[in-house]
Amino acid sequence: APAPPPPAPSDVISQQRARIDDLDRQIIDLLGQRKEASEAVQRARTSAGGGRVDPSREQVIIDKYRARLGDGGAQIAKAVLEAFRGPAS
Ligand SMILES: O=C(O)C(=O)C[C@]1(C(=O)O)C=C[C@@H](O)C=C1
Repeated sequence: APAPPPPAPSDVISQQRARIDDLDRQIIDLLGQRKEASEAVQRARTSAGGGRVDPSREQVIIDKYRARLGDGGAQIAKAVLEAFRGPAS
């Protein structure tokens, strides 16, 4: 049987954009949850006399993102960590 015709580019674009919108909604929700957890750890550590930042923990996280997503993943991890870090203390 002949191969079915490929989908029209305009259909690919609208379908994949709908998928991207759904994924972004989930990512934003997960980042909100991650922010809460990160702030709770930072509060606990600073209230116990520690600092805001734990460089060795950050490196483990950055390496995980890089293993799955390459250098772009490492950039994302660094951006997330910096964005959710509280003010320097
Ligand atoms: O795991 C910690 O110790 C945290 O404070 C959380 C977190 C993070 O957002 O993942 C934030 C700041 C630290 O530098 C390391 C990691």
